[in-house]
Amino acid sequence: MAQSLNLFVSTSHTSPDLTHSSYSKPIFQTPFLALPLTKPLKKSLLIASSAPENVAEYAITTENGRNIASPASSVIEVDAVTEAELKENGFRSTRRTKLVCTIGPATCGFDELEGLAVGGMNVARINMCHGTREWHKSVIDKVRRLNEEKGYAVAIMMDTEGSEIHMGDLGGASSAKAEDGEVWTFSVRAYDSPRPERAITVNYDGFAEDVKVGDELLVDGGMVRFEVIEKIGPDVKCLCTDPGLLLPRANLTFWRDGSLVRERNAMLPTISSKDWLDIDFGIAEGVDFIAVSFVKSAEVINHLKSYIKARSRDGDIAVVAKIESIDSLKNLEEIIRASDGAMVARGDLGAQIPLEQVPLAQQRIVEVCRQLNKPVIVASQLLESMIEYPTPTRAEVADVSEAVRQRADALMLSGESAMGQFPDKALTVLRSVSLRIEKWWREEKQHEVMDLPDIASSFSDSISEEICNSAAKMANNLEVDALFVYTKDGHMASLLSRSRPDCPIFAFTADTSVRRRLNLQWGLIPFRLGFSDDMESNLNKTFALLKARGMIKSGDLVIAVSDMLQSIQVMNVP
Ligand SMILES: Nc1ncnc2c1ncn2[C@@H]1O[C@H](COP(=O)(O)OP(=O)(O)OP(=O)(O)O)[C@@H](O)[C@H]1O
Ligand SMILES: CC(=O)C(=O)O
Ligand SMILES: [K+]
Ligand SMILES: [Mg+2]
Repeated sequence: MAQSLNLFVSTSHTSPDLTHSSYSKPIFQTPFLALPLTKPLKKSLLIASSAPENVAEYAITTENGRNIASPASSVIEVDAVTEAELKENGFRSTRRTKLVCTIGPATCGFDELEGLAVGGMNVARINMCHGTREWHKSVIDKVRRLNEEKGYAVAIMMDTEGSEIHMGDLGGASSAKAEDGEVWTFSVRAYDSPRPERAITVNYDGFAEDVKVGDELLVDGGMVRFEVIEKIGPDVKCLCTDPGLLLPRANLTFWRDGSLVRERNAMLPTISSKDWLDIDFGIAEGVDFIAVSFVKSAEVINHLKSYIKARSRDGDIAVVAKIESIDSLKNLEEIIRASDGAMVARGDLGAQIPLEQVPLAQQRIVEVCRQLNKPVIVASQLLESMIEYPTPTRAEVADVSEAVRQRADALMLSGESAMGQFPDKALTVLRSVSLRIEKWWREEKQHEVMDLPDIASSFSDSISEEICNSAAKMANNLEVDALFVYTKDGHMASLLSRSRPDCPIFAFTADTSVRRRLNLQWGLIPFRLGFSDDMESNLNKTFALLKARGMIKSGDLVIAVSDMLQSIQVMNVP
């Protein structure tokens, strides 16, 4: 196994016949303290000077004229918004915190989706609780078309419905108002539209059997409250005690003597038969993430992962565990270990545990994910008031800042982008709050100091982990402009992200789906690039391509690592 740790610096010069040619020479080789080597400088790449604006036409050859990269493989792809940001602001100020937007009626049009992509949406989420299969397909198609035609790299996350108890869809109405003292009927009957007044369908057959007179019925974790006053066959009569707006398919929980009633509930499968059909649909459509609602144990995640592995065309759809139940908190570590990421789904979580415990649960989930190297999304009600108003409350801004300060990988909009009046403004708030906190870290040199436990399961993985931890630390100490990582499966990129370094991480991968999945991880700027096992040529090729696009410039200090050659290289862009 080649496990040398090479530290390189590079110098550059120009000669009349070349646009750039760069030389790299190692200054250290393992062991670390070896003296600089005086190896002769090696010319590595010649880059033709024509057509700098058209990267595809670049001819990349070695000194002896042999082509090492076909024009196609010399193309580098990066998200169009990121590219503009890199050019305008320089890469130290690119946003590290990723943004997820739930797509709904307010944002399912092509132009609206483009508005979100321009505003920095990294992942579009479709919630299988709402909308038809055709609707979801049309959203996926539009996002893919945006990516292809306009150069974005928006990933798609499908969120399963799960089989918790919820209301029906209100016969097409966008909401219904429940007033104090009104009596409403909750029933397993499927009402024809128009829905009778003050009648709500419940999706769970055992509902009327399970509730008792005197129980408290909470809609969406307490947004509206009812008391059960009478049971008549399948109909349960409830008195509204806390008025509010009922939203289609809102989640229902019932409480008895101050605790959540969940015996029967616990028998419901995490993945219902409808969910399996949705998952088949997601696999067929090649979504990038499947978020599993109401996960109770690692078992269901393992089951889903092997199901996907057996069916998915190009293997990998990342499975995100939604932490939104008491059971998921109990089994947190094993669930996160089994998953490819997690979501702090505060909406339902706040209906299952006392509200004042939600912030601590959030902190713990974010921390465990970081330690186990899994991306984590903080979700729900971040900017809830922006569903109706164009500016957030001060408390909401504080909540968003707190999630950013916890260095969560991603923040998510739900109703704000799905059916709110100001989706773009809400996204702008997430973006500007993230940027402000991140800038403050850099201004105040607030390095992250979290102790990261060893997580590698093999010696080779341990080396990767040590390399990434060291490279991130070096990047902070040397105040480098960027970390570069060349990665086949994204693992080394995620290890760098885990250290939350000060500088951005340029992650190069040849695989389009790996690139889209890296979109969810803190600080990573994913690029698609074909590369070889020869790091020197990879670096020179990357420098040339990025310089031609104005994304880096001569003199920028870069640390590069790769999962082919386990090494750390420090160099100035020639
Ligand atoms: N595809 C859709 N069609 C219609 N309305 C939608 C759609 N997606 C979301 N919404 C609306 O936006 C609101 C917030 O979306 P969100 O995805 O957070 O759903 P939710 O119902 O709160 O459930 P979950 O717990 O699964 O997140 C929903 O309550 C619904 O009113
Ligand atoms: C996102 C989600 O499912 C929740 O907050 O409940
Ligand atoms: K859901
Ligand atoms: Mg939920």
